[in-house]
Amino acid sequence: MDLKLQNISHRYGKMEILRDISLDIPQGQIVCLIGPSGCGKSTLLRFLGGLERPDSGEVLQVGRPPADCLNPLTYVFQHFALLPWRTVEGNIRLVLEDHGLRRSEMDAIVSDVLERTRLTDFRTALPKQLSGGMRQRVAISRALAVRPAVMLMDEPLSALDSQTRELLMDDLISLWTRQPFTSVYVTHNLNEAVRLGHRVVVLSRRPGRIREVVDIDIPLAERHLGDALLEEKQKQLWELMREEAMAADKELTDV
Ligand SMILES: Nc1ncnc2c1ncn2[C@@H]1O[C@H](COP(=O)(O)OP(=O)(O)OP(=O)(O)O)[C@@H](O)[C@H]1O
Repeated sequence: MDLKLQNISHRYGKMEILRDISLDIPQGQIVCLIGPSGCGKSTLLRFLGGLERPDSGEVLQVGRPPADCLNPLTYVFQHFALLPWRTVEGNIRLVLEDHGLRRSEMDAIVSDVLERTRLTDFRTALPKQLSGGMRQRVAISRALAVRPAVMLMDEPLSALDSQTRELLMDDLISLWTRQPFTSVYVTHNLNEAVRLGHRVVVLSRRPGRIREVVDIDIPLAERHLGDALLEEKQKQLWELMREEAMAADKELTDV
């Protein structure tokens, strides 16, 4: 299933947030959204997930979600939102309840996602016994368990220290390489965007408009820390972001 944004515009009260955003999110790709603070990235993600509706424009789902999909659009947030009294396995089971699955089906899904996120040995641990990186792996595992058509990820690694972030990026790359998933991934971190994005969408300062779409054709598994081509892409993104950030800063000081 592809997602399509068509001419999305939105205001909150008098404040214009997004202006005429059109964008395709093709199945099997990770599309990163970057842009200055307050330009409407999270708002766009909420529109994609159907949590809110834009004033104008449309979010279209093109094609069908996978046959075994339990929840087509699933979020992963910066804060992991795990239930502290449930084990790792219990937190994953939570999203599978009320779908009428047989016990054996549920067990198979839980084992599969635990294995894919390398959490099998922590099945019975409670969230408080886990590091931040592992808690976020549980949250990713829980998102994968419903076999979403699209994962909507809002700064999923930003609460983690830089080493843990590197490890989680490697995890996401190997997860995608083994079984490609579709994601819209909001981040402030340009390194994350060039490591994970097949396509990076740069939004302008508020009202957010599409400033540029940068495609990165290097296969995810071949993107390594310090890679010259990636550094070049990151520099290109920074130039675009810097112009927007400087203009936003100037607007504020002119007020
Ligand atoms: N429900 C709401 N009601 C009123 N204003 C809102 C609402 N949600 C967001 N805003 C405002 O809309 C603007 C865009 O917010 P949004 O969180 O989408 O931006 P963002 O690009 O994700 O920001 P950041 O990078 O800082 O997370 C901000 O000025 C925010 O204060």
